Amino acid sequence: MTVDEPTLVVAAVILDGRRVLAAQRAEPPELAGGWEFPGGKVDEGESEHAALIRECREELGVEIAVGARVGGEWELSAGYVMHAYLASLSVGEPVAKEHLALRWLEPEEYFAVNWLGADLPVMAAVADLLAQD
Ligand SMILES: Nc1nc2c([nH]c(=O)n2[C@H]2C[C@H](O)[C@@H](COP(=O)(O)OP(=O)(O)OP(=O)(O)O)O2)c(=O)[nH]1
Repeated sequence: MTVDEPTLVVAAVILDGRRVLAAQRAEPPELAGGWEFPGGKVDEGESEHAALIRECREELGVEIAVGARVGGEWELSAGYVMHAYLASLSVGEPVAKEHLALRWLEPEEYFAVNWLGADLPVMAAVADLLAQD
């Protein structure tokens, strides 16, 4: 019996000091309106770093520098897992090309948006990391 590998999604936790960039999904209908970290599926043969850079270009129109991984495997819906990475902007200001909206969250706002189920624990892990700095 073969077991299918889960589809890998990478997400960028873009920081500006202690501010965190959150993006509001436009689709599909069951996720629209929820907030997430920019990113997407890793293509066949593509590295996780390359996928993060490509997705941030496509979705936000920016170049990023990818930093440390946050946690391990974050479970999404069946068949999907997510790897999250800290990142910073190297060129440009984010524009919502595919999202409904973008928000820079100050520390007191980290939990003020309606994070998707998988993203809430990632935000909590990032909040812990940033509180230690
Ligand atoms: N990008 C992203 N996707 C997330 C997060 N949390 C979460 O549950 N997801 C889910 C939503 C989607 O079902 C899946 C990623 O799909 P996506 O639509 O962002 O990926 P993609 O850009 O490669 O999509 P596609 O156009 O090829 O379908 O993971 C998150 O923080 N970032």
